[in-house]
Amino acid sequence: DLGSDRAALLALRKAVGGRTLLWNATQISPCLWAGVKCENNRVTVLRLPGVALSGKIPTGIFGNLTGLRTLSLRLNALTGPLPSDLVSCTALRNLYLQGNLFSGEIPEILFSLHDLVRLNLASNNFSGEISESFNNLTRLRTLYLENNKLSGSIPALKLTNLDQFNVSHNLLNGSIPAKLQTFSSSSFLGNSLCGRPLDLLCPDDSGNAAKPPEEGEININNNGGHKKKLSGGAIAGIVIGSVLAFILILVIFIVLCRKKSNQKTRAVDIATVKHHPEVDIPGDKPAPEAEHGGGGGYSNGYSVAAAAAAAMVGNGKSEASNGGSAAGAGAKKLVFFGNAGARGFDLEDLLRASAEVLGKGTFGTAYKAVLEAGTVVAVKRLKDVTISDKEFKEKIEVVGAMDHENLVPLRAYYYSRDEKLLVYDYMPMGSLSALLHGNKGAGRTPLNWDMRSAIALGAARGLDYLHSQGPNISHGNIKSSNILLTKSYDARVSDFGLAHLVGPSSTPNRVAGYRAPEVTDPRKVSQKADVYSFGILLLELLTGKPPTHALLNEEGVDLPRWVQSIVKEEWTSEVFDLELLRYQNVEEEMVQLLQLAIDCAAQYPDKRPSMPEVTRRIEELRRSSIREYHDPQPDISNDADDISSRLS
Ligand SMILES: Nc1ncnc2c1ncn2[C@@H]1O[C@H](COP(=O)(O)OP(=O)(O)OP(=O)(O)O)[C@@H](O)[C@H]1O
Repeated sequence: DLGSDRAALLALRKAVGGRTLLWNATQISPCLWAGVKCENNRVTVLRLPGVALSGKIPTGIFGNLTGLRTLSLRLNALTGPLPSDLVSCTALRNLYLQGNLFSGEIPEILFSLHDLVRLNLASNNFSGEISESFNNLTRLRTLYLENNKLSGSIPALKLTNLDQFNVSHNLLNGSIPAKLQTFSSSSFLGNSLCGRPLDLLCPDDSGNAAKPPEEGEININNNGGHKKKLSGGAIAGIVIGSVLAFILILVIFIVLCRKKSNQKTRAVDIATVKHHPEVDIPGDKPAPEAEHGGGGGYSNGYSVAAAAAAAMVGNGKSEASNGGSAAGAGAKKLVFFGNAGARGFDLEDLLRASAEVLGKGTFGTAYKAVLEAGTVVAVKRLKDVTISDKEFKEKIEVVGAMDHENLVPLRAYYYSRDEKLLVYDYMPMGSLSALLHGNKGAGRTPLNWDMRSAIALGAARGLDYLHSQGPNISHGNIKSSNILLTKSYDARVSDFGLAHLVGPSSTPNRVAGYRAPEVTDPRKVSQKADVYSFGILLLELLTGKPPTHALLNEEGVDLPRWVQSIVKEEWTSEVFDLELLRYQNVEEEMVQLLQLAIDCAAQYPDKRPSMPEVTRRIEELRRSSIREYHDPQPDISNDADDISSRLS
């Protein structure tokens, strides 16, 4: 009970508190002490980072603190082995002991703490081997063991939830187990390890590398008796080979440079297609080469303009038209929507624009086109348009008439037998998909909660507007790569109406994770099916996981079922994106949005809310909170551990 918790804390202070002024013992309730948090009359959180605790923790303390879920004693000067009665803290989820002087082996008792999610023992003096028993900790997501004196090889860890791992700067050797090769090299540096992701290849298993190196041989890998050597002859071969390769590359480079300077003097309207770095993410691969609608083989140096121009030349016409509805059937014109004066460019400009591939989608390839006047537009070349000319125009007129601040406006279209182009406003910050799952490396601004909930609201309003245009109007392809962002990260829904334009051969595969269970024909969409897809999008925003995530595939479930299984086990905070757990005071909002996402992704269409209700609920949850954000905490854990109970 709380009394024995209190006594244990005082014993801890006495043993390792030194001269640190911890806690006012005249206060009866330890729950008011700094670094202590309670729930149901038990101490559940003890956080004493960097308060100059020193010495050895005796047994008889943690044996009483059995309600602990989070223990952080990082950045102190604690010594000796870990106390063995830590074994009694079976509710422990987060254990942060980094930056102390703990020594001895990592005790076996840790491996019976099955609920551990975050374990940080980095920067201590732990020695001995890394036990295979770590595999008992099946919930483990963080395992930091760097900067210790751990030796031996890394066991084959099969921890499927592990997303943070580091064993760098120890005395480890041998090969890196396959399952851990997805972590970056910085997780393994400062050891004698080999194999991916390190540059050092492991010796093969042929067994011929066991003898000690002879004179004239260089031992390139000291790996548990398996040694691979290079003879002097081999080294000479490598050196000569490298020099020859270098000369070859130099020659190719010079030839290419010459070719490029020749090209510059040619016509300006053939722009080289470049990759757009932002869209280069798994499952969302841009196509460097554009495929074309009909006939003409456009060789290298490709642009939208070239494509359109070729199609136009084929038709012997090149003209721009003004009035949207004035486009007669069969006329090969760029047709604008809305205010003609606001568009600021015409077909001629588009033809001269240089283009860059943004990505290849279900309906064709998207390009960024920079017009000579500096206007930037996104052009989509549709493929597989099987409906008739008249039907296409009718449908695209409906799309062009949509006007809302959370929709990507369709400015114009071009229609000919061989070529169908759609011209949109260009969205400079790319797609939500790229933002969430793209480059996770350094220099990336994490999407904080405020941005995510604002994006959710913007997207909801855009979709709500679409649905308000008529009971039969739906988007049909809601997913994170179709939520685009303006310069100020306002969300805009794109690609609406296209699902009705293309043939069944364009059935989007990638969309599977977003598709409602009742939608068997991807063109037969409904507003309730949109709501389902929107629910998946919300789950993606909250979990940081795309619905096609490898983990989900491995477990053979979809994103909503995965989330539900965790929520049922009262592990709600486990579902949230690590990046989000850095922000305090927003758990309540996150939980509310999670509840909404689960409601939207209900299996039966009738159970799903309508878009006006979805919008209202997001507006409310954003309004209800004090919009205040703190700096991310160094501990990634927070107290969002047990918020499942708040889910109805
Ligand atoms: N208006 C735009 N402004 C900026 N980038 C865009 C624009 N339209 C599309 N993109 C980018 O181009 C990429 C490809 O878009 P596209 O819509 O062709 O395919 P998709 O969204 O991946 O799939 P689908 O065709 O199934 O919707 C997107 O990921 C997006 O980043």
